[in-house]
Amino acid sequence: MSLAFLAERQLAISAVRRASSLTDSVFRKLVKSESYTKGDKSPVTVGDYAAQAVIATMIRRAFPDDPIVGEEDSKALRGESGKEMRDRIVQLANDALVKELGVGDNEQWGIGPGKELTPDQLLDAIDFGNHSGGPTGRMWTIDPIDGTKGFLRGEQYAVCVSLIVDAQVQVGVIGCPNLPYDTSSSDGLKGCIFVGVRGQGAEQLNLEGSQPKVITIPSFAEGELNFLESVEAEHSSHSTAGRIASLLGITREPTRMDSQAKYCSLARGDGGVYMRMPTGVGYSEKIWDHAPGLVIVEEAGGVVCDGRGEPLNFGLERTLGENFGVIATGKEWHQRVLKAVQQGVKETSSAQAKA
Ligand SMILES: Nc1ncnc2c1ncn2[C@@H]1O[C@H](COP(=O)(O)O)[C@@H](OP(=O)(O)O)[C@H]1O
Ligand SMILES: [Mg+2]
Ligand SMILES: [Mg+2]
Ligand SMILES: [Mg+2]
Repeated sequence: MSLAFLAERQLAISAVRRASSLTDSVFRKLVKSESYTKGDKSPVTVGDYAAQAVIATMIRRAFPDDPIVGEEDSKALRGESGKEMRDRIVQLANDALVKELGVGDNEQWGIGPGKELTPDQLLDAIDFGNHSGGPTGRMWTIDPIDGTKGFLRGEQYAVCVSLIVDAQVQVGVIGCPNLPYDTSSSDGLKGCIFVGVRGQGAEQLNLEGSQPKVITIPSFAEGELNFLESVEAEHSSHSTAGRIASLLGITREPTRMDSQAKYCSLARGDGGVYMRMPTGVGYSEKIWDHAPGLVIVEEAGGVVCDGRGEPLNFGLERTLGENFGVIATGKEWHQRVLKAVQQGVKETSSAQAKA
């Protein structure tokens, strides 16, 4: 295997494995006082904060000069009002950081029993994620729980980490604790990690760190294609996607799931197209919601662009700027899907203008 980004890949897998087992245990024990509604009305839980603290701590230890663009910040956790959540986050993060994952893993990253961090160190680690992004240099992204709404429903969510260098995503690692390891099997085994490294392909392993298995996007014949889309209609227009599906002659129902588990499902052939069409409320997509998924899909042989056919731009600070939705699909369907998207969007907007 090529050695480029080998340490970054290993670090991201170790951090995602630790954070995924943390979020999984939080789900099983989550009580009402452990989630909170942010200023933008979106939910956040002790799991989001603790997972970001773990991943950011590990990145900073291994790569002290690398900035981090993370979704969460520690504001709500400081002071007396944050005490209950803070105490729980400190306990969860330290448990995940001292856990023995495999021979030599703790030693490699300078963590382990006896090296627990103080509450202030962990809050500061969450805030390592305050970098504003930009077009040049190395930076990591962390979305500690992507699809928090799915997480709270007990459905799909993802723990997402990427490394971006000069606005190009080079490494992406995504943990999906609730995703079946193999959808064609009835063994009920859940929990996957997906890895993409630029120029080195895409792989899947399990949460215990099994031998990675190469994944690629298969060929889809007409009639076999289906859409992967958000559960939340406020995140992605279901009606525009429905119109585009009918233009492509797709009769299969869309598979709706939360989080970047959609990119991962596409990368291993569990769906033909990831479709995310804007809802018209002027929302700017965030880089941490797409960077790791993009490199996994591209390395599995797919193409990711916006609804105008433009590449996603990871060099515009914390958001994707003025981009118009996201389409991801295998190479052979890309042009046809893009044409249908453009026609579907035109029809939907002229119908809305008339109404
Ligand atoms: N109005 C909106 N339009 C598009 N995406 C939105 C949105 N509001 C929130 N999101 C993003 O959608 C992500 C979930 O994606 P999906 O719909 O594919 O499950 C959320 O990630 P978090 O759950 O990490 O906050 C959030 O960043
Ligand atoms: Mg969120
Ligand atoms: Mg997200
Ligand atoms: Mg999130």
